[in-house]
Amino acid sequence: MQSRLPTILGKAIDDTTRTLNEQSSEDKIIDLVQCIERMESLMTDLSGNAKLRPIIDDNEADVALWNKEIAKYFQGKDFLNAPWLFAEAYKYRRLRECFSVSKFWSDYDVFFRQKCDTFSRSADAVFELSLRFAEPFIRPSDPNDTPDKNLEAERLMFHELTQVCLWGNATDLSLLINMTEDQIKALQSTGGDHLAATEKNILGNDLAKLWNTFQDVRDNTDRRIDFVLDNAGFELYCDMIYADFLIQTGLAAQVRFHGKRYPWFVSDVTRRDWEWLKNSMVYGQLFPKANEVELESLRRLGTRWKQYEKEGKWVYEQHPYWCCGYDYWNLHSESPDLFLHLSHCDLVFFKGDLNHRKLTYDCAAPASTPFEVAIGPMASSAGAPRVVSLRTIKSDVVVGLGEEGDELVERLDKEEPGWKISGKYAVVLLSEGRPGEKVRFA
Ligand SMILES: O=P(O)(O)OC[C@@]1(O)O[C@H](CO)[C@@H](O)[C@@H]1O
Repeated sequence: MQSRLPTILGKAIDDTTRTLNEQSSEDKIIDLVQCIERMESLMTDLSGNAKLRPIIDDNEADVALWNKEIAKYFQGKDFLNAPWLFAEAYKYRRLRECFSVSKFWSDYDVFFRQKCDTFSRSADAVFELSLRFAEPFIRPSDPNDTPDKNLEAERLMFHELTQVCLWGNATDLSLLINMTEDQIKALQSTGGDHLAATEKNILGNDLAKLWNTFQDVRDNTDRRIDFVLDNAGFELYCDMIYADFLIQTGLAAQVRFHGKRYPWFVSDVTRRDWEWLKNSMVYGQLFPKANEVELESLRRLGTRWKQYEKEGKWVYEQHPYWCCGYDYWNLHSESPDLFLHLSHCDLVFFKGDLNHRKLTYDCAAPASTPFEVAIGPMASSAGAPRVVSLRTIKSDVVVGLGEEGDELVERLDKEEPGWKISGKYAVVLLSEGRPGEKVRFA
């Protein structure tokens, strides 16, 4: 906390200074200098461990939500004695404030350059996936194949792509990027040894249950699947590959993607990142070393995804609640409209570590704690949607590992110090919720 937040802010100041040096209009320059001055004063607050003050009224939709929470729970708290998760979120809100009050720079994203970079540096994995999935997925149509066999082919693909979506969240992305030719082949083989190898690192694994749930909702006409997104660039690309498969197979009729309204925890997806990715795939020149076949596969994918959006099969949303200090135990009470909205979908994927921490109240619960218990009202409230957490483990909270979970964690603590922050391990956890029940508020 003490070094991480100032380091991130320092880089944000550097980025803004770089932009400042590229400007020619005096009005814009003066306005941006003031943004930098506000960031510097935030830096002073951070390094001096100042008390958390209310957010100023900058016309953002979440001002009241933030200030209510600060007044109710964090009066007199500072950056170090407020809970880590809240203080970190608060820093991103204060950073937002530095720009939201400006005249010309209210949409400026200090992390945009970094986010674009992660995608352009992932060329191998990007093309590995695009070459494979540019062609629409069709179930094998051998006349001798029984429907069961075809469904099994789809199940294996589902299993694999859920893992692609999961491991897209790994910090170093090494599972996809640093692969040898043989490993890539293994990844391509549905149900091959490689899948088995990565799957053993999924410590709480509801993949099979998840497939059954998709079969249960298969006959619903809406078949709406939501993704509460995490990181932009490569992870978002993996999410889209997966969502594309869900649409093509009919497992989803509509996918709604929930992103952030403004720059958040460095790499989270904003609407600009969402647009950037699709447009760069279709029109961009990010990969100078790629050959024409590779580039064409990327263009085809991007074109298809843009078409989904035009047809309303994919929808991007940005509710203010995703950028507030509350966790998801409070979503039902603090954001009834969002809870109601989510209750109408068939299943919500929450991507990544931060979402997982918010789902589980960031609580030090024993690893054997069932996921449904750990997420509280998001599972137990009437009308709660089915929830899936797809998360590579990068922080302390670990739940849903089953009866042997506590011993497993004890053993890993001894044998692999740092296993909880390495991103090597993961969870795929499903809560059945209480779908279909009437949502009620106190
Ligand atoms: O959400 P992600 O991208 O998987 O992980 C984000 C992260 O780096 O930032 C969070 C907040 O500090 C941590 O929980 C986690 O380590």
